[in-house]
Amino acid sequence: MPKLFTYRQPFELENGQSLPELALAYNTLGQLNADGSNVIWICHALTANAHPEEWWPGIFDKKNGIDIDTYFVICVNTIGSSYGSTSPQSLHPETGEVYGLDFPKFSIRDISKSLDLLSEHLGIHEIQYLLGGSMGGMQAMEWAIQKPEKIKNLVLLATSARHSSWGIALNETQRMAIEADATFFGNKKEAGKKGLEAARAVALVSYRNYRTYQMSQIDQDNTTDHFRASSYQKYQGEKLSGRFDAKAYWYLSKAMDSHDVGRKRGGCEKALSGIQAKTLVIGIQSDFLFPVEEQEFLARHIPDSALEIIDSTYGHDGFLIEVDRIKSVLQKHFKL
Ligand SMILES: CC(=O)SCCNC(=O)CCNC(=O)[C@H](O)C(C)(C)COP(=O)(O)OP(=O)(O)OC[C@H]1O[C@@H](n2cnc3c(N)ncnc32)[C@H](O)[C@@H]1OP(=O)(O)O
Ligand SMILES: N[C@@H](CCO)C(=O)O
Repeated sequence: MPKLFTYRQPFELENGQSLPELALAYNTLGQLNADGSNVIWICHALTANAHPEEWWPGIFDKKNGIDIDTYFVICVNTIGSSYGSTSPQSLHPETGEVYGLDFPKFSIRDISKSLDLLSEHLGIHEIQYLLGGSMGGMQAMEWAIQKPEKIKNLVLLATSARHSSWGIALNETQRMAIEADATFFGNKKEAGKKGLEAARAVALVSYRNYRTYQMSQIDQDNTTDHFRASSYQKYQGEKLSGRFDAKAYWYLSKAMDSHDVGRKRGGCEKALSGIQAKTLVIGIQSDFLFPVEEQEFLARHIPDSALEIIDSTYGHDGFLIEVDRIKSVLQKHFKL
Protein backbone atom coordinates (compact mmCIF):
# COMPACT_ATOMS: atom_id res chain seq x y z
CA MET A 1 0.00 0.00 0.00
CA PRO A 2 1.44 3.42 -0.89
CA LYS A 3 1.77 5.98 1.87
CA LEU A 4 -0.03 9.28 1.47
CA PHE A 5 1.24 12.81 2.13
CA THR A 6 -1.40 15.52 2.08
CA TYR A 7 -0.37 19.15 1.77
CA ARG A 8 -3.41 21.01 3.03
CA GLN A 9 -2.54 24.36 1.54
CA PRO A 10 -2.78 25.68 -1.99
CA PHE A 11 -0.03 24.22 -4.14
CA GLU A 12 1.00 27.00 -6.52
CA LEU A 13 1.68 25.93 -10.08
CA GLU A 14 4.14 27.41 -12.54
CA ASN A 15 1.29 28.69 -14.76
CA GLY A 16 -0.15 30.83 -11.93
CA GLN A 17 -2.99 28.44 -11.14
CA SER A 18 -3.07 26.35 -7.98
CA LEU A 19 -4.39 23.13 -6.53
CA PRO A 20 -6.32 23.86 -3.31
CA GLU A 21 -4.50 20.93 -1.72
CA LEU A 22 -2.17 18.23 -2.91
CA ALA A 23 -1.97 14.54 -2.05
CA LEU A 24 1.09 12.54 -3.06
CA ALA A 25 1.11 8.74 -2.93
CA TYR A 26 4.56 7.35 -2.32
CA ASN A 27 6.30 4.15 -1.47
CA THR A 28 9.50 3.40 0.41
CA LEU A 29 11.82 0.40 0.61
CA GLY A 30 14.48 -0.15 3.25
CA GLN A 31 15.20 2.10 6.23
CA LEU A 32 16.36 5.71 6.43
CA ASN A 33 19.63 5.78 8.40
CA ALA A 34 20.27 8.07 11.35
CA ASP A 35 22.06 10.82 9.43
CA GLY A 36 19.77 10.58 6.38
CA SER A 37 22.67 9.78 4.07
CA ASN A 38 21.31 6.65 2.34
CA VAL A 39 18.46 7.98 0.22
CA ILE A 40 17.88 6.73 -3.32
CA TRP A 41 15.01 8.58 -4.97
CA ILE A 42 13.49 7.11 -8.13
CA CYS A 43 11.25 9.19 -10.41
CA HIS A 44 8.86 7.17 -12.55
CA ALA A 45 7.95 7.58 -16.23
CA LEU A 46 4.62 8.38 -17.86
CA THR A 47 2.29 5.56 -16.77
CA ALA A 48 4.16 3.87 -13.94
CA ASN A 49 3.43 4.06 -10.23
CA ALA A 50 5.31 4.55 -6.96
CA HIS A 51 6.46 0.91 -6.92
CA PRO A 52 9.74 0.56 -8.83
CA GLU A 53 10.03 -2.95 -7.38
CA GLU A 54 7.10 -3.79 -9.74
CA TRP A 55 8.18 -2.03 -12.94
CA TRP A 56 12.00 -2.11 -12.48
CA PRO A 57 12.37 -5.26 -10.38
CA GLY A 58 15.81 -6.31 -11.61
CA ILE A 59 17.36 -3.04 -10.43
CA PHE A 60 16.98 -4.19 -6.80
CA ASP A 61 19.82 -6.62 -6.49
CA LYS A 62 21.94 -6.99 -3.38
CA LYS A 63 25.04 -7.96 -5.37
CA ASN A 64 25.04 -5.68 -8.44
CA GLY A 65 22.20 -3.23 -8.04
CA ILE A 66 20.34 -1.29 -5.38
CA ASP A 67 20.53 -3.09 -2.05
CA ILE A 68 17.58 -2.16 0.10
CA ASP A 69 19.41 -3.42 3.19
CA THR A 70 21.77 -0.47 2.66
CA TYR A 71 19.63 2.17 1.00
CA PHE A 72 16.32 3.84 1.70
CA VAL A 73 14.46 3.97 -1.61
CA ILE A 74 11.57 6.31 -2.26
CA CYS A 75 9.34 6.76 -5.28
CA VAL A 76 6.38 9.13 -5.56
CA ASN A 77 3.40 8.85 -7.85
CA THR A 78 3.40 12.07 -9.87
CA ILE A 79 0.73 14.73 -9.64
CA GLY A 80 -1.98 13.92 -12.17
CA SER A 81 -1.30 10.18 -12.32
CA SER A 82 -3.75 7.35 -11.72
CA TYR A 83 -2.06 5.77 -8.74
CA GLY A 84 -3.15 7.73 -5.70
CA SER A 85 -1.83 11.29 -6.06
CA THR A 86 -4.12 14.25 -6.77
CA SER A 87 -5.37 13.82 -10.33
CA PRO A 88 -8.26 14.71 -12.64
CA GLN A 89 -10.18 11.85 -10.96
CA SER A 90 -9.80 13.42 -7.49
CA LEU A 91 -12.56 15.37 -5.82
CA HIS A 92 -12.11 19.11 -5.67
CA PRO A 93 -12.00 19.74 -1.89
CA GLU A 94 -14.25 22.80 -2.12
CA THR A 95 -16.93 21.59 -4.55
CA GLY A 96 -16.80 17.87 -3.78
CA GLU A 97 -16.97 17.27 -7.56
CA VAL A 98 -14.48 15.31 -9.65
CA TYR A 99 -12.01 17.75 -11.25
CA GLY A 100 -12.19 16.15 -14.71
CA LEU A 101 -11.04 18.61 -17.33
CA ASP A 102 -11.18 21.46 -14.78
CA PHE A 103 -7.95 20.06 -13.37
CA PRO A 104 -5.24 22.69 -13.90
CA LYS A 105 -2.40 22.00 -16.29
CA PHE A 106 0.89 21.43 -14.52
CA SER A 107 4.51 21.22 -15.64
CA ILE A 108 7.51 19.02 -14.95
CA ARG A 109 8.77 21.87 -12.73
CA ASP A 110 5.61 21.55 -10.64
CA ILE A 111 6.17 17.81 -10.25
CA SER A 112 9.78 18.37 -9.13
CA LYS A 113 8.64 21.06 -6.70
CA SER A 114 6.14 18.59 -5.22
CA LEU A 115 8.91 16.00 -4.76
CA ASP A 116 10.98 18.54 -2.87
CA LEU A 117 8.00 19.42 -0.69
CA LEU A 118 7.57 15.78 0.27
CA SER A 119 11.28 15.26 0.88
CA GLU A 120 11.35 18.21 3.30
CA HIS A 121 8.22 16.90 5.02
CA LEU A 122 10.04 13.58 5.53
CA GLY A 123 13.14 15.36 6.86
CA ILE A 124 15.22 14.32 3.84
CA HIS A 125 17.66 17.14 3.10
CA GLU A 126 20.17 15.17 1.02
CA ILE A 127 19.62 12.69 -1.78
CA GLN A 128 22.50 10.33 -2.39
CA TYR A 129 21.20 9.06 -5.73
CA LEU A 130 18.39 10.49 -7.80
CA LEU A 131 17.38 8.32 -10.76
CA GLY A 132 14.84 8.79 -13.51
CA GLY A 133 14.15 7.59 -17.03
CA SER A 134 12.19 9.33 -19.77
CA MET A 135 9.62 11.57 -18.07
CA GLY A 136 11.16 10.47 -14.74
CA GLY A 137 14.49 11.78 -15.99
CA MET A 138 12.88 15.13 -16.77
CA GLN A 139 11.71 15.41 -13.14
CA ALA A 140 15.07 14.33 -11.74
CA MET A 141 16.97 16.83 -13.92
CA GLU A 142 14.60 19.65 -12.98
CA TRP A 143 14.95 18.86 -9.30
CA ALA A 144 18.76 18.79 -9.57
CA ILE A 145 18.55 22.27 -11.11
CA GLN A 146 16.04 23.57 -8.55
CA LYS A 147 18.03 22.18 -5.58
CA PRO A 148 21.62 21.63 -6.79
CA GLU A 149 23.11 21.28 -3.30
CA LYS A 150 20.62 18.60 -2.28
CA ILE A 151 21.27 16.06 -5.04
CA LYS A 152 24.63 14.34 -4.70
CA ASN A 153 24.50 11.84 -7.60
CA LEU A 154 22.16 11.92 -10.55
CA VAL A 155 21.30 9.22 -13.09
CA LEU A 156 19.37 10.34 -16.17
CA LEU A 157 18.17 7.64 -18.55
CA ALA A 158 16.72 8.07 -22.06
CA THR A 159 15.74 11.68 -21.47
CA SER A 160 16.40 15.20 -22.68
CA ALA A 161 16.88 18.80 -21.53
CA ARG A 162 13.87 19.97 -23.50
CA HIS A 163 11.10 17.84 -24.95
CA SER A 164 11.65 17.74 -28.70
CA SER A 165 9.26 18.92 -31.39
CA TRP A 166 9.17 15.27 -32.45
CA GLY A 167 8.11 14.18 -28.95
CA ILE A 168 5.52 16.95 -28.72
CA ALA A 169 4.12 15.96 -32.13
CA LEU A 170 3.80 12.37 -30.95
CA ASN A 171 2.08 13.49 -27.75
CA GLU A 172 -0.29 15.78 -29.65
CA THR A 173 -1.16 12.89 -31.97
CA GLN A 174 -1.99 10.79 -28.92
CA ARG A 175 -4.13 13.55 -27.41
CA MET A 176 -5.95 13.86 -30.76
CA ALA A 177 -6.74 10.15 -30.55
CA ILE A 178 -8.04 10.58 -26.98
CA GLU A 179 -10.12 13.65 -27.88
CA ALA A 180 -11.62 11.82 -30.88
CA ASP A 181 -13.35 9.59 -28.32
CA ALA A 182 -16.33 11.78 -27.39
CA THR A 183 -16.73 10.03 -24.02
CA PHE A 184 -13.45 11.68 -22.95
CA PHE A 185 -15.28 14.94 -22.25
CA GLY A 186 -17.62 13.37 -19.72
CA ASN A 187 -16.80 12.36 -16.18
CA LYS A 188 -17.79 8.71 -16.29
CA LYS A 189 -15.14 6.41 -14.86
CA GLU A 190 -14.27 4.88 -18.24
CA ALA A 191 -14.32 8.22 -20.13
CA GLY A 192 -11.92 8.23 -23.06
CA LYS A 193 -11.06 4.54 -22.76
CA LYS A 194 -11.09 3.75 -26.50
CA GLY A 195 -9.20 6.95 -27.28
CA LEU A 196 -6.57 6.04 -24.70
CA GLU A 197 -6.15 2.64 -26.34
CA ALA A 198 -5.43 4.28 -29.69
CA ALA A 199 -3.06 6.73 -27.99
CA ARG A 200 -1.10 3.91 -26.34
CA ALA A 201 -0.82 2.11 -29.65
CA VAL A 202 0.65 5.27 -31.22
CA ALA A 203 3.00 5.69 -28.26
CA LEU A 204 4.16 2.10 -28.36
CA VAL A 205 5.46 2.48 -31.89
CA SER A 206 7.68 5.30 -30.60
CA TYR A 207 8.84 3.26 -27.59
CA ARG A 208 10.04 0.41 -29.84
CA ASN A 209 11.30 0.37 -33.41
CA TYR A 210 11.33 -1.52 -36.71
CA ARG A 211 13.62 -4.23 -35.33
CA THR A 212 11.64 -5.00 -32.19
CA TYR A 213 8.51 -5.59 -34.27
CA GLN A 214 10.50 -7.67 -36.79
CA MET A 215 11.84 -9.77 -33.92
CA SER A 216 8.59 -10.52 -32.15
CA GLN A 217 5.61 -9.87 -34.42
CA ILE A 218 6.29 -11.63 -37.73
CA ASP A 219 3.42 -13.65 -39.20
CA GLN A 220 3.48 -16.94 -41.05
CA ASP A 221 3.77 -16.62 -44.83
CA ASN A 222 0.53 -16.10 -46.74
CA THR A 223 -1.22 -14.27 -43.88
CA THR A 224 -3.55 -11.61 -45.28
CA ASP A 225 -5.32 -10.33 -42.15
CA HIS A 226 -5.30 -10.60 -38.35
CA PHE A 227 -1.60 -9.91 -38.23
CA ARG A 228 0.31 -10.39 -35.01
CA ALA A 229 1.45 -6.76 -35.03
CA SER A 230 -2.22 -5.72 -35.17
CA SER A 231 -3.31 -7.81 -32.22
CA TYR A 232 -0.21 -6.66 -30.32
CA GLN A 233 -1.16 -2.99 -30.78
CA LYS A 234 -4.73 -3.68 -29.68
CA TYR A 235 -3.64 -5.76 -26.73
CA GLN A 236 -1.23 -3.11 -25.51
CA GLY A 237 -3.92 -0.42 -25.82
CA GLU A 238 -6.35 -2.49 -23.77
CA LYS A 239 -3.68 -3.36 -21.24
CA LEU A 240 -3.12 0.34 -20.55
CA SER A 241 -6.79 1.35 -20.58
CA GLY A 242 -7.43 -1.39 -18.02
CA ARG A 243 -5.10 0.30 -15.53
CA PHE A 244 -4.86 3.99 -16.43
CA ASP A 245 -7.19 6.96 -16.80
CA ALA A 246 -7.41 8.82 -20.13
CA LYS A 247 -7.48 12.25 -18.47
CA ALA A 248 -4.44 11.44 -16.35
CA TYR A 249 -2.65 10.42 -19.54
CA TRP A 250 -3.75 13.59 -21.35
CA TYR A 251 -2.49 15.87 -18.54
CA LEU A 252 0.75 13.98 -18.03
CA SER A 253 1.56 14.18 -21.72
CA LYS A 254 1.00 17.95 -21.49
CA ALA A 255 3.40 18.12 -18.56
CA MET A 256 5.96 16.22 -20.61
CA ASP A 257 5.61 18.73 -23.45
CA SER A 258 6.29 21.54 -20.97
CA HIS A 259 9.73 20.18 -20.16
CA ASP A 260 12.41 22.72 -20.96
CA VAL A 261 15.05 23.21 -18.29
CA GLY A 262 16.16 26.41 -20.02
CA ARG A 263 12.83 28.25 -19.79
CA LYS A 264 13.34 31.61 -18.09
CA ARG A 265 16.82 30.47 -17.07
CA GLY A 266 18.76 31.75 -20.05
CA GLY A 267 18.65 28.51 -22.05
CA CYS A 268 19.32 24.81 -21.52
CA GLU A 269 23.11 25.04 -21.49
CA LYS A 270 23.06 27.59 -18.68
CA ALA A 271 20.46 25.66 -16.67
CA LEU A 272 22.37 22.38 -16.97
CA SER A 273 25.62 24.07 -15.96
CA GLY A 274 24.05 24.67 -12.53
CA ILE A 275 23.77 20.95 -11.72
CA GLN A 276 26.24 20.08 -8.97
CA ALA A 277 25.56 16.34 -8.77
CA LYS A 278 27.97 13.81 -10.14
CA THR A 279 25.88 12.71 -13.10
CA LEU A 280 25.62 9.62 -15.25
CA VAL A 281 23.64 10.05 -18.45
CA ILE A 282 22.47 6.83 -20.08
CA GLY A 283 21.15 6.61 -23.63
CA ILE A 284 19.74 3.69 -25.58
CA GLN A 285 21.31 3.42 -29.04
CA SER A 286 18.04 2.44 -30.76
CA ASP A 287 15.83 5.02 -28.98
CA PHE A 288 14.23 7.21 -31.60
CA LEU A 289 11.88 9.00 -29.17
CA PHE A 290 14.79 10.41 -27.14
CA PRO A 291 17.69 9.88 -29.57
CA VAL A 292 21.22 9.65 -28.18
CA GLU A 293 22.11 13.11 -29.43
CA GLU A 294 19.85 14.39 -26.62
CA GLN A 295 21.86 12.50 -23.98
CA GLU A 296 25.11 13.66 -25.62
CA PHE A 297 23.85 17.22 -25.17
CA LEU A 298 23.13 16.59 -21.48
CA ALA A 299 26.55 15.07 -20.86
CA ARG A 300 28.22 17.95 -22.69
CA HIS A 301 26.58 20.61 -20.53
CA ILE A 302 26.27 19.03 -17.08
CA PRO A 303 29.62 19.82 -15.43
CA ASP A 304 30.55 16.59 -13.61
CA SER A 305 29.02 14.07 -15.97
CA ALA A 306 29.69 10.87 -17.89
CA LEU A 307 27.80 9.34 -20.77
CA GLU A 308 27.03 5.66 -21.40
CA ILE A 309 25.20 4.51 -24.50
CA ILE A 310 23.62 1.09 -24.20
CA ASP A 311 23.50 -1.00 -27.31
CA SER A 312 19.99 -2.45 -27.26
CA THR A 313 17.35 -3.36 -29.81
CA TYR A 314 14.48 -2.33 -27.53
CA GLY A 315 14.36 1.36 -28.40
CA HIS A 316 13.14 3.84 -25.80
CA ASP A 317 11.64 1.17 -23.52
CA GLY A 318 15.19 -0.22 -23.25
CA PHE A 319 15.55 1.98 -20.15
CA LEU A 320 12.97 -0.27 -18.45
CA ILE A 321 13.99 -3.55 -20.04
CA GLU A 322 17.82 -3.52 -20.18
CA VAL A 323 18.27 -3.74 -16.43
CA ASP A 324 21.45 -5.83 -16.44
CA ARG A 325 23.23 -3.36 -18.71
CA ILE A 326 21.99 -0.46 -16.63
CA LYS A 327 23.25 -2.08 -13.43
CA SER A 328 26.59 -2.69 -15.04
CA VAL A 329 27.09 1.00 -15.98
CA LEU A 330 25.83 2.08 -12.55
CA GLN A 331 28.48 -0.15 -10.96
CA LYS A 332 31.13 1.26 -13.25
CA HIS A 333 30.47 4.87 -12.21
CA PHE A 334 29.15 4.61 -8.66
CA LYS A 335 29.74 2.53 -5.56
CA LEU A 336 26.11 1.61 -5.09
C1 LIG B 1 -0.18 -1.14 -11.57
C2 LIG B 1 0.64 -1.32 -12.74
O1 LIG B 1 0.44 -2.20 -13.53
S1 LIG B 1 1.87 -0.21 -12.98
C3 LIG B 1 3.15 -0.70 -13.83
C4 LIG B 1 3.12 -1.26 -15.23
N1 LIG B 1 3.73 -0.48 -16.23
C5 LIG B 1 4.62 0.48 -16.02
O2 LIG B 1 5.08 0.76 -14.99
C6 LIG B 1 5.06 1.25 -17.17
C7 LIG B 1 6.39 0.86 -17.56
N2 LIG B 1 6.42 -0.48 -18.14
C8 LIG B 1 6.24 -0.69 -19.45
O3 LIG B 1 6.03 0.23 -20.20
C9 LIG B 1 6.28 -2.13 -19.93
O4 LIG B 1 5.79 -2.97 -18.94
C10 LIG B 1 7.67 -2.60 -20.39
C11 LIG B 1 8.21 -1.64 -21.41
C12 LIG B 1 8.65 -2.65 -19.24
C13 LIG B 1 7.54 -4.01 -20.95
O5 LIG B 1 6.51 -4.05 -21.89
P1 LIG B 1 5.55 -5.34 -22.02
O6 LIG B 1 4.28 -4.87 -22.60
O7 LIG B 1 5.46 -6.06 -20.74
O8 LIG B 1 6.36 -6.28 -22.99
P2 LIG B 1 6.09 -6.65 -24.48
O9 LIG B 1 6.08 -5.45 -25.35
O10 LIG B 1 7.06 -7.72 -24.81
O11 LIG B 1 4.61 -7.23 -24.51
C14 LIG B 1 4.31 -8.42 -23.86
C15 LIG B 1 2.81 -8.55 -23.71
O12 LIG B 1 2.19 -8.45 -25.00
C16 LIG B 1 1.51 -9.67 -25.30
N3 LIG B 1 1.68 -9.93 -26.72
C17 LIG B 1 2.85 -10.13 -27.38
N4 LIG B 1 2.59 -10.29 -28.69
C18 LIG B 1 1.26 -10.19 -28.84
C19 LIG B 1 0.39 -10.28 -29.97
N5 LIG B 1 0.86 -10.50 -31.19
N6 LIG B 1 -0.94 -10.14 -29.77
C20 LIG B 1 -1.43 -9.91 -28.52
N7 LIG B 1 -0.67 -9.82 -27.44
C21 LIG B 1 0.67 -9.96 -27.60
C22 LIG B 1 2.22 -10.72 -24.45
O13 LIG B 1 1.39 -11.84 -24.23
C23 LIG B 1 2.47 -9.94 -23.18
O14 LIG B 1 1.29 -9.85 -22.45
P3 LIG B 1 1.30 -9.61 -20.85
O15 LIG B 1 1.88 -8.25 -20.64
O16 LIG B 1 -0.13 -9.69 -20.44
O17 LIG B 1 2.15 -10.69 -20.26
N1 LIG C 1 6.62 2.76 -21.24
C1 LIG C 1 6.68 3.87 -20.35
C2 LIG C 1 6.75 5.17 -21.09
C3 LIG C 1 8.01 5.38 -21.80
O1 LIG C 1 8.75 6.38 -21.19
C4 LIG C 1 5.47 3.99 -19.47
O2 LIG C 1 4.42 3.50 -19.85
O3 LIG C 1 5.58 4.61 -18.42
